[in-house]
Amino acid sequence: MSSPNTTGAGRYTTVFRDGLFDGQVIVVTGGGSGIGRCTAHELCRLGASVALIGRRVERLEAVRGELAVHGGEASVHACDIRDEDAVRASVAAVRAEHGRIDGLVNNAGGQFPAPLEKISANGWDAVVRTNLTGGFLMAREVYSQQLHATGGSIVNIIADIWGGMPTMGHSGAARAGMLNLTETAACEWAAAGVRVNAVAPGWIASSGFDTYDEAMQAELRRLKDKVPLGRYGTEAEVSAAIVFLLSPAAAFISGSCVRVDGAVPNNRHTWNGPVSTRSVPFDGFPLATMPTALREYGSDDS
Ligand SMILES: CCCCCCCCCCC/C=C/C(=O)SCCNC(=O)CCNC(=O)[C@H](O)C(C)(C)COP(=O)(O)OP(=O)(O)OC[C@H]1O[C@@H](n2cnc3c(N)ncnc32)[C@H](O)[C@@H]1OP(=O)(O)O
Ligand SMILES: NC(=O)C1=CN([C@@H]2O[C@H](COP(=O)(O)OP(=O)(O)OC[C@H]3O[C@@H](n4cnc5c(N)ncnc54)[C@H](OP(=O)(O)O)[C@@H]3O)[C@@H](O)[C@H]2O)C=CC1
Repeated sequence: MSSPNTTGAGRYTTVFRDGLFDGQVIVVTGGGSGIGRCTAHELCRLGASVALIGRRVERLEAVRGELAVHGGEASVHACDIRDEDAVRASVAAVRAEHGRIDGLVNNAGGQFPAPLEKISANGWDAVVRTNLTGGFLMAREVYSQQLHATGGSIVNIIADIWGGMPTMGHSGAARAGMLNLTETAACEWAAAGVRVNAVAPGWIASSGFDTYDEAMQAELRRLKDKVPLGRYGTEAEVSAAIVFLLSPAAAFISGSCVRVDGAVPNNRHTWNGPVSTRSVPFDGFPLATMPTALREYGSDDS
């Protein structure tokens, strides 16, 4: 890494050195917006070619156009990562077009806010398939079609799941699965020279926030005050962590997760929802079943 590199008017500003990814091909899912788009810009700035994957081709094409302004090379692949055949075909298309794949940024994802009791089975499936199954399919295909033979690096984008993900329980469960998958793949694929890591963004002011309604936006504004570092994160701050993990600087890092969250999980006071109003006191164990050592602290301390 070096000092910020800003050469070239309007080019992406990066702290990494020129040419770090020269000749490499990196697949970025969700590359048509937000964190994925930002990561694609930074990788191209550093010499990589990128393959952009997402459902809405017009957004992918727009990013391809932006990258081309500064000489960045990108291909576009319309694909729902929940569709196994489409994932298989898209990865094959990337190889056909670029001749190789060196890395995967498993970034596509999202969810809708809802309390657990309001989530239908279909809603649960839609989110779990988006944030767990889709990421697995992408990783499996990139590994099987390319990385098993050449080595490479995979970065899975998850979320701040520590202590649960209230109002987004389906996503929290899926992302926790993705973290565990990261740890398993780091072991199983190490012998092939493949590193697998995760990045867990906290509250990042990205285009993703625009997908939420005004009530949720208001909630997010309130939550900003709960961030020890005092602000939302930026797309570029997540991209920098992703690029670091893809780079040789992380050559001995695998099965890890980098949190990019301003220390929110260390605050432990983010739950502003209702708390119990039913004060049901604990009656204590019947003394007969309590271990001898604890009997003197029995339930009735009057
Ligand atoms: C309110 C207080 C909150 C406080 C806590 C705040 C914490 C903030 C943390 C923020 C961190 C995360 C940020 C981000 O991830 S940014 C990225 C955001 N981008 C997205 O989320 C966009 C991607 N989302 C989607 O593509 C879709 O929402 C999704 C994949 C989840 C579903 O898409 P799909 O097209 O497959 O879904 P269908 O329309 O076919 O529906 C399938 C079933 O899902 C139910 N569903 C879908 N949307 C909703 C909804 N908004 N509310 C309730 N249910 C929903 C739908 O009804 C279907 O089920 P049924 O058949 O049973 O009806
Ligand atoms: N912003 C934040 O605060 C946080 C974000 N994250 C996660 O980071 C990642 C990037 O989010 P962000 O950039 O903020 O949000 P965006 O909503 O801008 O990005 C999500 C991207 O994923 C793509 N995508 C969603 N579902 C699918 C699918 N089934 N198949 C293919 N592509 C899909 C979308 O494109 P399209 O709809 O065209 O398919 C879109 O480009 C997501 O996984 C998000 O959940 C995690 C924690 C916090």
